[in-house]
Amino acid sequence: MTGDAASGEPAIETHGLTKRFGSYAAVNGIDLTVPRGAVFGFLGPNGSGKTTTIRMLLGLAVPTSGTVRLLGHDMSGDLRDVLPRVGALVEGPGFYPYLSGAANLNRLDTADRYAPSATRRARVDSALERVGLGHAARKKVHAYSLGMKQRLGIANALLTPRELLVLDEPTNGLDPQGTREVRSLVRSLAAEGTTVFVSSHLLAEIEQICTHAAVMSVGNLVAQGTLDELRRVGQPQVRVLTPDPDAAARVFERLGLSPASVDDSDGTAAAATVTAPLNDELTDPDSIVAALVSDGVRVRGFSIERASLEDRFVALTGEGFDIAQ
Ligand SMILES: Nc1ncnc2c1ncn2[C@@H]1O[C@H](COP(=O)(O)OP(=O)(O)OP(=O)(O)O)[C@@H](O)[C@H]1O
Repeated sequence: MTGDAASGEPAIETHGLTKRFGSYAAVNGIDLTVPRGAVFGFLGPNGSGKTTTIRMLLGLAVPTSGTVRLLGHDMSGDLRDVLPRVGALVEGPGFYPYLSGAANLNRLDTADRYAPSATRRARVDSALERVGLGHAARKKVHAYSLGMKQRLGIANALLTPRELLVLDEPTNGLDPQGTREVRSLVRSLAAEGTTVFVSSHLLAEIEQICTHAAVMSVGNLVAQGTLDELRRVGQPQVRVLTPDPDAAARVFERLGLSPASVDDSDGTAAAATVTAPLNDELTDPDSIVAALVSDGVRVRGFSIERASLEDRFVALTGEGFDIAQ
């Protein structure tokens, strides 16, 4: 920690951040705020602009317009203060397959002009230990599994102490074991106080490791907040199971719960489900049931349901998410 005056500022803050390729806005005026200490999931389907955003955050691509502040520093200014405090894994570093993990990290550390050479050996060893590759330090990288290579990439990002880690799709292409290894590493880094910004197209991943998330859809930031806030945004639905769906729909409409929709798709005609969005005044469930019953509607099931995070994200992006583990 540098303890500078800016440490109260968000770890990442962008305003109107835009990247155009010709007339196409790959990233379209996004305002992103990543609080310190968060594990922040950057979620969106393939091609939604995540990597382009990450490249701008790290100074690897120049924004067409807008601003980026990392750890309280403007990225259009002097990067010497901020870059050493940020570790990144973007599109995987190039490793030499016939060098060992340790030799690869030595090379990469030598190329880092901010890294002190006197402590190199100790830092390489401790980064390898940190990601659970101590035992494989002298093994050639071509003998590493994909999960081990990915952890080596994260070890590279941890060669010097970091306040912020930016990981672009760190579990992409990993088997379940490799995925678990990377997730548990992210959790333990976060537990030590590192802010982690991690992109993914996997909702399950974000739900399992993140405290916060933002959702990208075709270059636009369509939602951000804590996972609880994102879940709450979904409007609750009132649902009744009844053999009298038309009468139930009329009661819903009268109570201002509209539009009511009837789903009798199971075709048994024994009962249908009628749903409607619960209105803002939060009609009390008891009075809805009482109104149904007093109109002679036979109520066989009643519930108030919130959209799942998955429903929310599908609604926001207009696309299905891969929910594989
Ligand atoms: N250098 C470039 N020139 C032209 N178009 C680009 C360039 N880089 C990215 N794009 C386009 O910008 C859009 C966003 O790409 P980006 O890689 O940022 O998305 P992503 O969300 O990271 O997706 P993925 O997970 O597939 O990498 C895509 O339509 C892509 O084709």
